[in-house]
Amino acid sequence: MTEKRKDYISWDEYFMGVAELSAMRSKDPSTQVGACIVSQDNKILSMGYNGFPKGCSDDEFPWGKGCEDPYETKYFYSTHSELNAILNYRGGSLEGSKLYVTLFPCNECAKAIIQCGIKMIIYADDKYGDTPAVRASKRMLLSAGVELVPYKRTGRKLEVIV
Ligand SMILES: O=c1[nH]c(=O)n([C@H]2C[C@H](O)[C@@H](COP(=O)(O)O)O2)cc1CO
Ligand SMILES: [Zn+2]
Repeated sequence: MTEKRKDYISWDEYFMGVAELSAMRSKDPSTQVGACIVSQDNKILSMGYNGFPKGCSDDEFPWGKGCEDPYETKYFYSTHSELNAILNYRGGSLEGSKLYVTLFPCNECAKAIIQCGIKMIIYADDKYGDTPAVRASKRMLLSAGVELVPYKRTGRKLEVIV
């Protein structure tokens, strides 16, 4: 064996794979989102998925979305994957980093992304792209000079046995 392996995963597959794996930790019955923050030299700095804040039980707080009373829906309580990834980072500055995320960030996450210095977003899905929240998000991110890169799935299936 004198040559290196050829079928190793790319950086993009690696980081989006970590974001996808993080999403698998989400308890949200309808949408699971994962995020992975990476330094400019390709080191993973943080990860996150959508869920309730520490101390707010997954079994006691509501996961519903259709209920008329917003107090009884998940929207008041769930922390988005991107915000969790930002808040999970305890190492200092995220200035100049990249965010791999399975779903395009909303307007609230966009504010945190801009303010913490993330400079590039690589996103896999944009299913809420037509909503005012995501349109407002793109408006802010573009204005702040954050690069928005749609992730091109390679179609490679990664199997992990745990
Ligand atoms: O960027 C996002 N990041 C993120 O983590 N989320 C979370 C919040 C909710 O738990 C879930 C969205 O739920 P639903 O698709 O049922 O409305 O995804 C939602 C967005 C929306 O763009
Ligand atoms: Zn968000």
